Amino acid sequence: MTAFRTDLPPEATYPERHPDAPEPGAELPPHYVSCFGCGPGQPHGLHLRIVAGEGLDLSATFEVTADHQGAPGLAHGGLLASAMDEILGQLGHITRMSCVTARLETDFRRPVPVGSTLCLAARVDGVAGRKLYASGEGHLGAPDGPVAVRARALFVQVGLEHFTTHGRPDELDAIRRDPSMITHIGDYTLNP
Ligand SMILES: CCCCCCCCCCCCCCCC(=O)SCCNC(=O)CCNC(=O)[C@H](O)C(C)(C)COP(=O)(O)OP(=O)(O)OC[C@H]1O[C@@H](n2cnc3c(N)ncnc32)[C@H](O)[C@@H]1OP(=O)(O)O
Repeated sequence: MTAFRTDLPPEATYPERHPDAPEPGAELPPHYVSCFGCGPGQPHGLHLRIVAGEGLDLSATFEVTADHQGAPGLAHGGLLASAMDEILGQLGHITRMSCVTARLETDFRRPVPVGSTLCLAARVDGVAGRKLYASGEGHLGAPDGPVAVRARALFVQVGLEHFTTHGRPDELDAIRRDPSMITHIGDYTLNP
């Protein structure tokens, strides 16, 4: 049997919902104003609005427009993967882990027409040290609609230095001038 690199390792545990996690039903703040997935200041972005669930889970809706096409009238698979990456990555808000995607596996089960609403759901499957395992689906038309896309992912927790070391100076300087451009996840502060 094939072992996938996003399979939960035996040492994984199921974490508690963090006391500082957003309240169930609350919309998550965008983690960065210019993020392609969630940033309100990103004109080319997906503008996902992500809502916290009761447990270690999130939901969102993705309105598929003509800007998201691959084939005529159909969503581009890479954009659907991006939407899944975003909602899965935002699970760090619930566990208060600042994570980046190490691996993302995506199954495309049905074509997604332009004009559809894709109802996204994501959940934490387990945590092992710095590694957070997550999975999710995109349902066509309604939260219980047919599954069009499934994803599993491994995120790795990183510190602030990941962003300050690798990010382009122009954007980092803009954040230093206006720290409200990012929402902190976890306990790091922006004072490099
Ligand atoms: C100025 C401030 C702004 C702040 C703003 C806030 C932002 C807060 C984010 C919000 C959410 C964003 C939502 C979108 C999420 C993205 O899209 S993030 C962007 C895409 N991802 C990236 O750019 C990550 C690029 N990769 C890397 O930087 C590094 O490879 C990583 C992932 C940090 C890991 O490197 P590392 O820290 O050196 O750790 P490493 O020892 O290599 O790996 C740790 C463990 O993970 C395992 N692992 C690593 N990669 C893999 C893999 N591909 N497959 C299987 N296992 C793996 C390793 O085997 C290891 O396992 P153990 O030995 O511990 O058992």
